[in-house]
Amino acid sequence: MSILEKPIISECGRYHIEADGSPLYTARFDEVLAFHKVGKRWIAPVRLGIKAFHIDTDGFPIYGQRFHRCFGFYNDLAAVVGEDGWYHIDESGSALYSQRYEFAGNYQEKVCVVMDSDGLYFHLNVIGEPVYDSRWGYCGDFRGGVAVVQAGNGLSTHILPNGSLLHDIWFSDLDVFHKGYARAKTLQGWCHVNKQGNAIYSERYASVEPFYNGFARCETDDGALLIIDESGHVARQLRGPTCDIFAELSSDMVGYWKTCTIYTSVKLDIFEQLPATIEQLSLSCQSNSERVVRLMRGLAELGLVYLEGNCYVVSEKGSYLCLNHKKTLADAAIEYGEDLLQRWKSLPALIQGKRLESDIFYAVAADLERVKSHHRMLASYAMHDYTQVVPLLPIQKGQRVLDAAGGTGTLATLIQAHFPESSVLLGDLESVLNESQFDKKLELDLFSEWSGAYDVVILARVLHDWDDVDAIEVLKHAKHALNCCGEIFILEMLMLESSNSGALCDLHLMAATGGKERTESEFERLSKQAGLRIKRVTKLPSLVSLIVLERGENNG
Ligand SMILES: C[S@@+](CC[C@H](N)C(=O)[O-])C[C@H]1O[C@@H](n2cnc3c(N)ncnc32)[C@H](O)[C@@H]1O
Repeated sequence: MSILEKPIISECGRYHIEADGSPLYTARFDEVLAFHKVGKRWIAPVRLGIKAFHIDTDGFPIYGQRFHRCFGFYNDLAAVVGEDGWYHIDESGSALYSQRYEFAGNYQEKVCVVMDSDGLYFHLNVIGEPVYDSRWGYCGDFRGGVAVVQAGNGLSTHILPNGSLLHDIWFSDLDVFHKGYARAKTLQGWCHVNKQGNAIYSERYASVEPFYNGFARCETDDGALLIIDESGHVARQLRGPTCDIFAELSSDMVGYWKTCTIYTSVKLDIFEQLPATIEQLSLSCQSNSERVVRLMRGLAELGLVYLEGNCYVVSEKGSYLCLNHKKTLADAAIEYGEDLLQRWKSLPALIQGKRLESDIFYAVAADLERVKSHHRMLASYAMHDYTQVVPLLPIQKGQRVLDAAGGTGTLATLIQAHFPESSVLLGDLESVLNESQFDKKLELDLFSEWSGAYDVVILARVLHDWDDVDAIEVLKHAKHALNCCGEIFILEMLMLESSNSGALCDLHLMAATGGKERTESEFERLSKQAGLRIKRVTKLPSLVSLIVLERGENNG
């Protein structure tokens, strides 16, 4: 029978019908899927009992083989599940290749996705050969010559059909391109990116749809629905915010309830006692049980503990408050609940122009117990934020690297381990270095001359602690410590001119250290005043970006 229009699936899903509603054939199956055209004929996958196969428009099997499952023909090939795994067949039912997979997708643009027995994904060509050597945590179909791949660290980027990267920008989540733009999720939220991987506007959303004839629908964090154009301008609002802004503001104002509940639990060593009953906790806190119950219920509301029988147990989130966690935040809980909370109270005066009274770093350095605790806090953040960043640093074999004001050496340790043929030196104040296990150390004051000559000086979250005058002085010392073609690597959050993201961190620095978060143009200005210039800025899969500085012209 010659069928011009694509037959459709009957309402019961057990056979196909023609456009006028009449059954296409007399056979009945347990399940049928859609017809696809292969050459001039239509072919559809069906299942009868435990056997799956493909039929033609007369309802007859097109080959003798039977499978556990089979799917539609795309690019004249169909994915099937046989005795020993997933693979692809041609129209005659013959396997395209001998390899078997844990999963096989449909061919799109003559390439398909498969997953091997290690759970790794990659693409095959139409003769069943891998199209590149890389293996991915996940990958999607090609569309318009570009596919999304997810690396082992969970971040995604775009690749071309030969496996090379379309750009080297990585996102928390990513889509293929529709009309030239792809939906991409950054740490701050969703946006649209161009083929260079750059966001085409600065706003970030809770969700975005692909562009449809130049316009896309987006949802903001407060639930408003907007239509934006391709430059990010809001063309119209479809719906106002859905959240209760009175309740939201109230909740913002009592943010310190959380700070203080967490602080109290760490101060009373609660997490070190768990799992424990209320009686045991009351004993260890020297408190009456009714009050301990109230504290534990507060911690449970925050998702940090839960009740199992009559014992309170640490949740996965709460485990970061245990001192033996390798990224413990127990010290941070104390810092945020004590000194830093006090410092925030000076914010009105600081906004009015008052200068910060005490240098937090000298205060920390002068108190042996606080050095340990404060630097355990910094080490946890460093471990969390730098682990993924280190492999992306452009450090060459044999280079001498100084991690200036590197704390107790978490970043220096990660760099030395990843670049064993470089020589990494850790610089910081004496009392801080005394707490470090890192073997190559240099006592260093950011505001006096530094000894040595280095290929790379790293300033990781250092400049943001200082106002412009001090930051320029630090940069000048770093420049003098460089050898002739040396470079300074600044690792810091980059504020965007057009976005408020990071603004609360910036206020925190004003209150805590007298420093500030900066935009790229602010770094450019500081660098120039220190006789340096920005060579390159790289966004990294972290809160920090990499800003590489080199000596400016006429500034040997
Ligand atoms: C925010 S921490 C950053 C530490 C580390 N670079 C990191 O990213 O985890 C700032 C560091 O600057 C150091 N520091 C502060 N004032 C200093 C000074 N005058 N000389 C040398 N180091 C100083 C502190 O001891 C601390 O280790």
